[in-house]
Amino acid sequence: MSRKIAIVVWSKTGNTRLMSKAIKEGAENAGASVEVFKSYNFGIEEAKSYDTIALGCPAMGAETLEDTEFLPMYETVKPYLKNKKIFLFGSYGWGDGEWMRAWREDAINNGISLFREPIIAKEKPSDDILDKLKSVGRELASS
Ligand SMILES: Cc1cc2nc3c(=O)[nH]c(=O)nc-3n(C[C@H](O)[C@H](O)[C@H](O)COP(=O)(O)O)c2cc1C
Repeated sequence: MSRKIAIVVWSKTGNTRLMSKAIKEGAENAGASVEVFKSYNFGIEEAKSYDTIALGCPAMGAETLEDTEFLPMYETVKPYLKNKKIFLFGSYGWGDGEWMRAWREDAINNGISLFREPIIAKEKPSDDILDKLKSVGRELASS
């Protein structure tokens, strides 16, 4: 049976969404079945039913995750993300990626083992980053 992958993404201006599309493409090309969720459609039941989950959110607020939809979803499902293949990604603007360092640390402190280091893009992802994300998609698809 092909691997089932969930990609949960919040994106205001489309940059993080472009990143999610590259992951999806890579994973589907490697034979996985991929479902993309907006953050408000992803809850505990969905988290329980996927063992491979990519989470994408840009830097918002002051170096934080978006806090009306994405952060509440993440806090709700966080206890259910242990012992799974988890990948974090997102786009940022004027900062230096601090939001992702904080997110990564929070995940690790909560017992979530990240399948590989997060990938971040400054504003619109470059072709190089999109290629890396396609490779991640392929890696996520393989067991
Ligand atoms: C309200 C708001 C807050 C933001 N806060 C940050 C920030 O703290 N640090 C940063 O590097 N970029 C920040 N940005 C820039 C976005 O992270 C950046 O434009 C990103 O590419 C948006 O991703 P998206 O197209 O997926 O929505 C902020 C943008 C907005 C609209």
